[in-house]
Amino acid sequence: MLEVKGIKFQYEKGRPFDIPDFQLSSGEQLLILGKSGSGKTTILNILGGLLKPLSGDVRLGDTLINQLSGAKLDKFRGKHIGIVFQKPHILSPLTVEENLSLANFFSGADGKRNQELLKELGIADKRRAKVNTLSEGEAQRVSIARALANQPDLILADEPTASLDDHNAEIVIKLLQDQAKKYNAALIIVTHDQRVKDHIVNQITIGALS
Ligand SMILES: Nc1ncnc2c1ncn2[C@@H]1O[C@H](COP(=O)(O)OP(=O)(O)OP(=O)(O)O)[C@@H](O)[C@H]1O
Repeated sequence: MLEVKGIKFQYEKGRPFDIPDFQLSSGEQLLILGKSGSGKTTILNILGGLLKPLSGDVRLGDTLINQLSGAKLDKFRGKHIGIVFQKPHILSPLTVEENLSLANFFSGADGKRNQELLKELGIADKRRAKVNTLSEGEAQRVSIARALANQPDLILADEPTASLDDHNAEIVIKLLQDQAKKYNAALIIVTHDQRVKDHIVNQITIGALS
């Protein structure tokens, strides 16, 4: 379902990144490990079509993401890829519900699942709360809900547990795994958080070329 092949990437004046080839089927999970600065966010952004590789292909289903651009890419991403960013990209002055509706709007989805999703993530009682009144753990769950709102085929999570205590980190990992399983989505988590290591057997480690 997801195939990553021959990816080369380098920021202007930066060093080249060593990005291994890999494949992932629907419902499979992958952990990408690497120390700080090794390029984890970079690779996630390439997989999500937010950065263009210099060469190589990222294929999701029948679509080569790296060959899409502009509105087509935005629409494809909105429909098929859910990204949980390292720092929650949720709009703080809006309510939890409004943040999900916005995600639905951008991809043309109907939002029928929103209420159920909030329930599953344990934040249904906060649906009318403004995001800037939530705790960090709750805000992280809203950002997960937003990433999952359109039932993506591929879920990408960038350090989703970085700012969470052990208990909440465990909850967030389980939520991501349960949701991915429920909707048969592929799940990729990038992290340097050792606590996540025991939860996903399929792992690759990346490092920058020197
Ligand atoms: N826009 C950019 N322009 C130039 N260099 C960048 C840019 N973004 C990141 N880098 C550099 O690329 C390298 C990899 O960054 P990246 O954020 O992908 O690492 P990471 O593994 O996610 O790190 P962390 O675990 O600390 O979040 C770093 O050396 C960083 O300074």
